[in-house]
Amino acid sequence: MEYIYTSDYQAMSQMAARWVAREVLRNPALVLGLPTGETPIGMYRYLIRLVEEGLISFAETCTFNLDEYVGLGPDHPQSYAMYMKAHFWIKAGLKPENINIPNGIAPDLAEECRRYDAKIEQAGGIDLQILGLGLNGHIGFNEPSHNLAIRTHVVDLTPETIKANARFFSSMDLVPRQAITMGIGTIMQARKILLLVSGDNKKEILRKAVYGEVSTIVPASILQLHRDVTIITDIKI
Ligand SMILES: N[C@@H]1[C@@H](O)[C@H](O)[C@@H](COP(=O)(O)O)O[C@@H]1O
Repeated sequence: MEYIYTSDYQAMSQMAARWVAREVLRNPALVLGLPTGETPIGMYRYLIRLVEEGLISFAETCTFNLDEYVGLGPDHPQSYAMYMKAHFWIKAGLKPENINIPNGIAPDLAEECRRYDAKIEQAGGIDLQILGLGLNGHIGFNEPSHNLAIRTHVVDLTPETIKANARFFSSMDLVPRQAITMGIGTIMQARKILLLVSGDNKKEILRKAVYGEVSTIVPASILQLHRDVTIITDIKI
């Protein structure tokens, strides 16, 4: 694991954007795995700036989002599809046919998971997967558990994650209890992984993920087994 420490959130975001830009310059047809959450917003903003300055282009890039809430359609304000439209997809200049995210309102969710995996496979797998870190150590929505699913699946969110997600909803009752997420296998098969972590409230969980035992109880600890992980963070551990 390569650990890049930056002084604060802005520096982390800028460093992450440059790091991703370098990968896109090397391979404009990159298959890019994308996260949501608060952490990557700054990186998305810097990446869009690089696009606007004509320094990089996502015109040939294909993207796969990590996850989506079950029950929220792409036009729901709190859906991850809406988040991506607001923060990245449109201004980054991605072609609509190159954008992928699980459909949280698919009539047959198991079939939707299979379709998503097949699409990732068809694209040749993920070249670069960008990840955030949940407060309980989840990546994507792979929650702490005794067993981790390998492929895209429907997951019951833990009370801790539901509580953490509540900040984006007007009432606790509206917070989705389930999500569709890429599995740990798909994430681990990405050729490169970039993990972004910000804020001292994640210090303990980051320490466990990086130095702790590899355990399904801290899903991010599995990343210790991947051969090409870079962590960009403003947390000194
Ligand atoms: N499913 C997402 C994760 O992909 C994200 O990494 C995590 C951390 O979010 P934040 O960056 O807001 O702390 O939140 C959600 O649960």
